[in-house]
Amino acid sequence: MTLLLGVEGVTKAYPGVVANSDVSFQISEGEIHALLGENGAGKSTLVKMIYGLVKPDSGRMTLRGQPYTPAKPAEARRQGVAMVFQHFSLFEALNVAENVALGMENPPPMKALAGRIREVSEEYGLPLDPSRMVGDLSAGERQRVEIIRCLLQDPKLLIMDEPTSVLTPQEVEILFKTLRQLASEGTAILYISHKLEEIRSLCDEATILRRGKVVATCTPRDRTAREMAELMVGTVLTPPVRAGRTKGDVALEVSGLSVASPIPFGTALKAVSFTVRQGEVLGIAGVAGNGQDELLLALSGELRSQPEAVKIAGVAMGDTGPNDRRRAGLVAAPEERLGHAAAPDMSLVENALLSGVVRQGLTARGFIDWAATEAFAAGIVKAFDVRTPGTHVAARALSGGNLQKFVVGRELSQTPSVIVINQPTWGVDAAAAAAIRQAILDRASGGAAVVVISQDLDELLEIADDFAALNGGRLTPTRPVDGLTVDEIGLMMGGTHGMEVAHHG
Ligand SMILES: Nc1ncnc2c1ncn2[C@@H]1O[C@H](COP(=O)(O)OP(=O)(O)OP(=O)(O)O)[C@@H](O)[C@H]1O
Repeated sequence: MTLLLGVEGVTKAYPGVVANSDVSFQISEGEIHALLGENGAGKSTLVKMIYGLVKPDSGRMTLRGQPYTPAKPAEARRQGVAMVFQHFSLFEALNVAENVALGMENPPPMKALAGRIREVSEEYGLPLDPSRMVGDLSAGERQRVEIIRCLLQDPKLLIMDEPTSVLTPQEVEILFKTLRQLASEGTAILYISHKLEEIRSLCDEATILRRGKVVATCTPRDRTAREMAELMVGTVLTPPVRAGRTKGDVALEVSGLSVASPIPFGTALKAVSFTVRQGEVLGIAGVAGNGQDELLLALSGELRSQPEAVKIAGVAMGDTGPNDRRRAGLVAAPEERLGHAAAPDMSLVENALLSGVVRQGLTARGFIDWAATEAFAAGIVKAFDVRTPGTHVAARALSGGNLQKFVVGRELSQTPSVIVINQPTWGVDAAAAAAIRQAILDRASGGAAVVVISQDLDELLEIADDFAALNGGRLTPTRPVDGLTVDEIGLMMGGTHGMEVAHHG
């Protein structure tokens, strides 16, 4: 195969950490290449250099044998390098074609563009109506907008950063078909993911990073997921264990919870009802945008409801705010780490204070007890293996997965009686995900009632006792996890979201 991209001895340092150290690897045309590594291993930094967002300190890159030094993403795109990010940069109040036009240097007239979008979406089995408002689209459909925007530039290298975290199992299959088709036409794909089984089924080669260095390369098909995870962390892994648990009294009771969404294009909750006992883990699945964020807000107290709609240990608290609920024993970790769960420019110590102040006794006589706060933050960093130069570092300087470990650790460290957590291991590597799941199970064994909202079905099947799915703001009846199949769950989540027609012929 013809060599497309060569990366030779690339190094990039940030204050206190070498994010990439003498990294070399190659991708050929038509190759699907995985980039693997623990949280903070340097994967995002590496692809940001390839996409022109970050400049290497040293080393060199070549594209089709020529020196390649993109100073900005527009230059990378001009040379055939495209990227689909974890977070979509779309305008909800504009339609699909208008959004695509915004990302183009010289967009054609709207009508011609809509026609091109239709062609590309049919050719690659990614159904998408150019005239629909982005605000009305599911997460999977929004991702298709981004992918089609890239495909219209006829990329030679397509970079994808954890693309499947927002998709149902059925949508993942469809995406993989599209990626395989692109590869068969000669497009190279650089694929970042923590989902190792998916990597085994999709990728031809893998480069594994650990603490900024290339530590191994492998052919994913020839390895087990566990072998790859062990190459990433350099040690042997143990899967989480469910200790026997006794269920106690009802700790959280939600009945007929209906609230309008405070989020633009959000989803109102419609008569949501469930109960969780002490020692019990309820898993709530759903494709993003079906009321998960609203449910978390309504349980945390950021969104108020009728008093009787949310009862904590039998006390009606639907009309109370977050601090009252924290005092009553409920902690909550929202999905969005930067901005919602953590203040980006504040240090980890300050961020520990934000949510720990009520339950951890971090004030004395009206003053902040900084020594206690620092000790609390340092304890979280240690217990949850948060990789950071120190607790003085700003939240935004942590890699995505490490910030996630910090945010989850901060909530679980407050001896809660009710835990509500949205996407607990989002973007977290396999070893750290296992540690977070174990910590959740341990809290449940200790008598906490847990609600885990997640799009990762394997995760829910691993830790939840009971299962329900959110669909358009309604919650399905709760079912015991034992005996449920992934297909049944997919249907509870709303199946394929109109994707049945994809890839016919
Ligand atoms: N803008 C920045 N300022 C300071 N440090 C940074 C910055 N960006 C990344 N880092 C540090 O560089 C290292 C590599 O981070 P990077 O985001 O590349 O990791 P990653 O492998 O993509 O991790 P994850 O799987 O968690 O997304 C981390 O230690 C991170 O804290």
